[in-house]
Amino acid sequence: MSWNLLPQWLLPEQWRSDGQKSGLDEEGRRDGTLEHANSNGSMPTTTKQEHSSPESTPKAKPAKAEPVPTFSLSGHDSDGEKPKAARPDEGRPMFAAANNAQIASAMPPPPKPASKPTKSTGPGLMPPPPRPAVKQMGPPPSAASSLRVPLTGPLPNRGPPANSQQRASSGLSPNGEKPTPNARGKVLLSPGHSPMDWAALTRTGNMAGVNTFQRVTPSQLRSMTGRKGKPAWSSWQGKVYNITPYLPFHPGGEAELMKAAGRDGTKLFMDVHPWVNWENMMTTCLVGVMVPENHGTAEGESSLEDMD
Ligand code: HEM
Repeated sequence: MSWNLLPQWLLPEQWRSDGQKSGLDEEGRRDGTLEHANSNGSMPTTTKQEHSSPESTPKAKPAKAEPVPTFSLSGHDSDGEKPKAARPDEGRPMFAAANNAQIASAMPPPPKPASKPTKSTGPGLMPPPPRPAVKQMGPPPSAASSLRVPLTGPLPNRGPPANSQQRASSGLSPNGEKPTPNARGKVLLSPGHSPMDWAALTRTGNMAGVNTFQRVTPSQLRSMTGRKGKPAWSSWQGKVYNITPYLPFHPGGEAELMKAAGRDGTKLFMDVHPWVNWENMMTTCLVGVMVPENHGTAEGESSLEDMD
């Protein structure tokens, strides 16, 4: 390799031709400082040049004030003059060069506009740049990208999950699927057994299953388990209800409700959903009231009406 090809200021000082030893290059850009390596060969440091005389210390000269290039959309000055071509870069916007590393890493350069302007573009206006490919525009794939609506193909299913209560109530439950409780313990209700359906049913009349208001003893309650052809009764704060008709409507499932059959369901009920209004929902299923075991049995009284 020939050292003549290197610029003088890159060469070690003893190799330079005489005119270059002062630390000035051809363009006189250096300001009297000289870079040299430390004795230990570490990073170069900058010091005042020692061998120049104080009188001849080169001073930095202010660079010639260049005219600030202007940028116009039409490519012409407002007064109609042709743009000057004194400097090759004159008239270009003062952006970093297109091959600048900063730009290259940030985004690709916009594609060149079409040679012919589109019809909608007025004279003197730049045509809009063509849309770059989708690949270049979007950010790298992330978790959020899965939330975007795909541009092609069918729309993703936005409906409630297959086993949700919402689908069950709207009659969308898939056929043959067993009711499965969700995180809160709710189950799939079969079509026609939504809370609204229950509300409608209770308006139709008495569902207690008895003709007269009953005095129910604890032993009698225990026998009403909903099995062996008997209805399921449950007591709530001293009142006895026939819960059989409500079983297929119970959002917590029949099995849960059956835990209260033949016994006092107050605690079970309050443990799960104290906000539910048992009395309101079960009014038409009211059988009677709880009485002590020996109440009226001696006289064979079993109905409150008999007391009148
Ligand atoms: C006649 C008595 C009962 C009625 C009227 C009733 C009514 C209801 C209602 C309306 C819901 C829906 C609650 C909601 O969406 O916030 C529900 C849910 C539920 N019920 Fe009952 N229930 C009764 C008895 C019981 C009993 C005795 C148990 C437990 C042994 C029980 C267990 C559940 C469970 C686990 C849920 C699902 C979880 C939840 O919604 O918080 N229920 N019940």
